[in-house]
Amino acid sequence: MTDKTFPAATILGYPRIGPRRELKKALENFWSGASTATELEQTCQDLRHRSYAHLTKLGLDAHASAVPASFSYYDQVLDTAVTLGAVPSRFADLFDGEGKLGLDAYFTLARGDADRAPLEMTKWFDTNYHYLVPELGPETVFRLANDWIVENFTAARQAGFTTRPVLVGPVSFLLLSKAANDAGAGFEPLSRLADVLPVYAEVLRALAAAGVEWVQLEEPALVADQDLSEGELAAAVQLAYIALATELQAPQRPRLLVTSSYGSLGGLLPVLAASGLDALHLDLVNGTVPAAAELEALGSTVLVAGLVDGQNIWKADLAAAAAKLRRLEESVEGLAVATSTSLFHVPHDVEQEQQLDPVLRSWLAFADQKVDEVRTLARAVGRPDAIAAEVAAAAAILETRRQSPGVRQSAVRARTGGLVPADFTRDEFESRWTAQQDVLRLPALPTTTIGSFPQTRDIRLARARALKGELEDAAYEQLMKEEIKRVIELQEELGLDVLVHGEPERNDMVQYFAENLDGFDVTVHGWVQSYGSRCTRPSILWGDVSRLAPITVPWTRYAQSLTEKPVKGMLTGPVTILAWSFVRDDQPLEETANQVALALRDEISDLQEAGTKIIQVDEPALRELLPLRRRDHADYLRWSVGSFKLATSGVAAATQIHTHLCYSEFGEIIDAIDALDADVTSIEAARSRMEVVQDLEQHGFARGVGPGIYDIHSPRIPSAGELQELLSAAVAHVPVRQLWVNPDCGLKTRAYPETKASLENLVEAARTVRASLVDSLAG
Ligand SMILES: CN1c2c(nc(N)[nH]c2=O)NC[C@@H]1CNc1ccc(C(=O)N[C@@H](CCC(=O)N[C@@H](CCC(=O)N[C@@H](CCC(=O)O)C(=O)O)C(=O)O)C(=O)O)cc1
Ligand SMILES: N[C@@H](CCS)C(=O)O
Ligand SMILES: [Zn+2]
Repeated sequence: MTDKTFPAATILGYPRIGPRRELKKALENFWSGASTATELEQTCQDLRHRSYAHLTKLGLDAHASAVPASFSYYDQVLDTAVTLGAVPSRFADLFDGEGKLGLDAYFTLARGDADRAPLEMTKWFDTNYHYLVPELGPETVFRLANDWIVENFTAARQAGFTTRPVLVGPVSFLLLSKAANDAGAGFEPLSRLADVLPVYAEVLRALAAAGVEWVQLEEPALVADQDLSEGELAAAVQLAYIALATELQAPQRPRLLVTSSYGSLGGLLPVLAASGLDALHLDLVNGTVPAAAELEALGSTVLVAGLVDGQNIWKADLAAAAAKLRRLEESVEGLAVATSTSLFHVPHDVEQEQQLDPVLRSWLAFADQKVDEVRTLARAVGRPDAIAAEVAAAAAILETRRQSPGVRQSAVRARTGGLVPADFTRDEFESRWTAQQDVLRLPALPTTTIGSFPQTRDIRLARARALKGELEDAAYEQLMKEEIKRVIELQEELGLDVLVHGEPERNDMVQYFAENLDGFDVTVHGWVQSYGSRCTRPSILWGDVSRLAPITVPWTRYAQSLTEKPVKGMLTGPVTILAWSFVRDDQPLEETANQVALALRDEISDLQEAGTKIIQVDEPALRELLPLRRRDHADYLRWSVGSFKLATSGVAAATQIHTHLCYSEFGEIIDAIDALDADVTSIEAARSRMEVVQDLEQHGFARGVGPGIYDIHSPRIPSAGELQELLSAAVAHVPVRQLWVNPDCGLKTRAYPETKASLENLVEAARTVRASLVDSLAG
C-alpha cells in the first residue's frame, strides 16, 4: 500500500469535450478522413494535459491524485468494454494479431460499419448522456485488450500530473450490459462476474506497476433498483470488492476509490463499507446523509462526500452542504469533499458567458466554479468557521434569486393555481380515432418521419451568420423557407403520407423553444456532451415560464401551404424541455412542468386554429427522468404524464396528437405511455431489434404506434428487405389499423444521400407489406 492519503478536495470527472468543443471537431475530422489517427491521438493528449494543467491551476492537487483521468474518445462504458475485451461475436475480427483492440476497432463498435450495427446506445441513468451498451454472452472471453488507461497515466505523469485513472466498476459494467443476440435464453450478464474480476485485477496490477496511487471504480448502477433482489446484488458487490480490495493487496494494486453517483446506496452501503476499500464516495446531493452507525462502519475507509451538484448549474447552498459535512465529521475517521457526479454533465466555465445578465450569471456555477466550491467545503473540514464568509456570500445569492423579478410571475401562478381535472383530459380515444380517420383519409401503414431533416452545414452556417449579425433576419428566414420547400418537395417525391417541415430553423429541439419562452436564458459556449461527438447547450430555466408569442405557427403554416398532404405541427413536450435544460431547483418540478405545458397548450391551440390536423409533441425524455428507485416512480409518472396531457388536451377530437419517444428502453413505462393518451406514438425500436413491439402487444396497447424501423443513429442505409422484415415483425404483434411506418428518430444528424436512400427503402417496404396484406385479405 502506498502511504498516500486521499486528496482533501477532488471532482469525479471533468468535461471532456473541451472548452471550444475541441474533441468534437477532432473526432469529426478523423471520421471524415480529414485527419489521421496520429493527429487525433495527439489532439486528445493535448486536450487531456491542458485540462489537467487547468485543474491544477484551479487548485486541485495534481501530485496527490486529485485530478481524475476521466477522458474518453467516445464513451466511458465503451472504454471499459474495450479494456476488458468484451465485444460481441459479430465484431470478433476487430482484435489484432496480439488480441488487442485499437482505435479503429473502438470506433467501429461505436458507429458500426457497412455490414454491422454498432452497439446499442441508451440513457445513462436519469441524464441526457447516452452510453454504449456492451453485449455479453456465456462465451464472451474477457482479457486485457487495450492499454490506454495505463498509457494515458504514464504520458500524463511524464508531463507532470499524477492522475487518478477511472474505470466503470465490475458490477455496474455487467448491470449496464445486455445479453448478446446469440447469448441464449435467460442469460444474465451479471452471471459473468467471477470471469470478469480477474481482468479487473490484471488492470489494477498494471496500474500499480505504472505507479498509479489511486484508481476510481465507478459503481453508479448500485444506486438504482435492478431486476434482482437486494440480497443478490449485495452478494455480487461483496464478491467483487472482496476480490479486488481485500484479496488483492497493495502494492499489487493502487488504492481503491469506489463512487456511487446519482442516488443513495441504501442497503449496499454496509456491504461496501465492509469490503476493505480505501475510499468510498457517496452522492449527498441526490442521496441523503446515512445514519451515524452506517458511517461509523466505514472504519478506516475514507468517506468522499459528494456535496457539490455535478448535474445542475446553480451555485451551491454552502450552509446546507457545510451542515452535512459536520454530521459526517462526527462519525467518520477520514473525510474528503467531492462532486456528486462527474462534471461532464455541466459546461466548462460560466465566465465564458459574458452575454448573460450579470445577476443571472452570479447565480451559476459551471465545472470550474464547482472545483472552487469543492475546495471551499474541503477547507471547512474540522474548521467550520474557516468558510464563514463564503457561506454568507452563497446565502446572499440565494436570497437575490428568491427576490428577483421574473422568478415568480403572478399571471403564470394564477393559471397553474386554477387548473382543474378537465384541463388534463380529452374525449374518449375511440371516438377521436374515428373523427381523425374521416379527416385524414390515410392509407393503411401510413408513412411519416419524426420531424427533423438533415441539418446541413449551410443551415448551421446561415444561423451562425444571423447570430453574428452578418445576415439580416429576413434573409435568414428566406433561406429557412427555401429549405422547408426543398424538404416538402423531397417528401412528396419519396411518396411519404404525412409530411414534416424538417425543423431547419431549430438549433436544438429544446433550446429553440427556450429562446422563445419567457423564464429561460441560453448560453453561447455551454456545450455538454450528449453522445460521442454530439453536444447540446442545455438552456437555463430560471424563472416562471410563459409564451410571449406564437413560435412554430408561421413555419408550419408555410409548409402546409406547399402541399395537399397533411404536415405535422412539431413541438417538444414539457418533460423533455425540463429534462434537457438546467432547471430551477427552488420549487417542485411539477409546477415548472405545468407552466411549460400551458405555454405549449397555447401554441397547440394556435396551430389547430391555423389548420394543422396533426400535432406531434415529442417526449423522448419521458423515460429519462424516471426515478432510479421504484418507490418514486408513481409520483413522477403522475406529474409528468399530467403535464403532457395538460399541454395536449385543449384540442378538438379530430385533431390527431402524436408523440415520439427515443433513446431509452420503454417496456417498463408502457402504462405511462398509454396514459399520455396520444393518438399515435412513434417509438425507438430498430437498435433494440423491435423488442418494444412485444411489450406493446403484451400490454394490449390500442392506440396508433410507429415502432421505428430505420436506425437513424448510423449512416448505414437499411435495405428495403431489411425494413420489410422489421415491419413484418411489427405487423405480427400490433394490429395493422394501429401501425405507422417511420424511422427511429429525427434525421438531423444524418446527411442527405443516406437519408434519401433510406427513406426510399422505407416507403418501398411499407408498400410491399401493404400489398401483401391486401393479398392475404384477398386470399
Ligand atoms: C434527440 N436528442 C437530443 C437530446 N438532447 C437535446 N437537447 N437535443 C436533442 O436533439 N438528447 C437525446 C437525443 C440525442 N442527443 C443529441 C444531442 C445533440 C445532437 C446534435 O446534433 N447536436 C449538434 C448541435 C446542435 C446545435 O445546437 N446546433 C446549433 C449550433 C451549431 C454549431 O455548432 N454551429 C457552429 C457554426 C456552424 C458550423 O460551422 O457548422 C458554431 O457555433 O461554431 C445550430 O444549429 O445553430 C452537434 O453538432 O453536436 C443530436 C442528438
Ligand atoms: N422532432 C425531433 C425529435 C427528436 S427526439 C426530431 O425529429 O429531431
Ligand atoms: Zn427521437
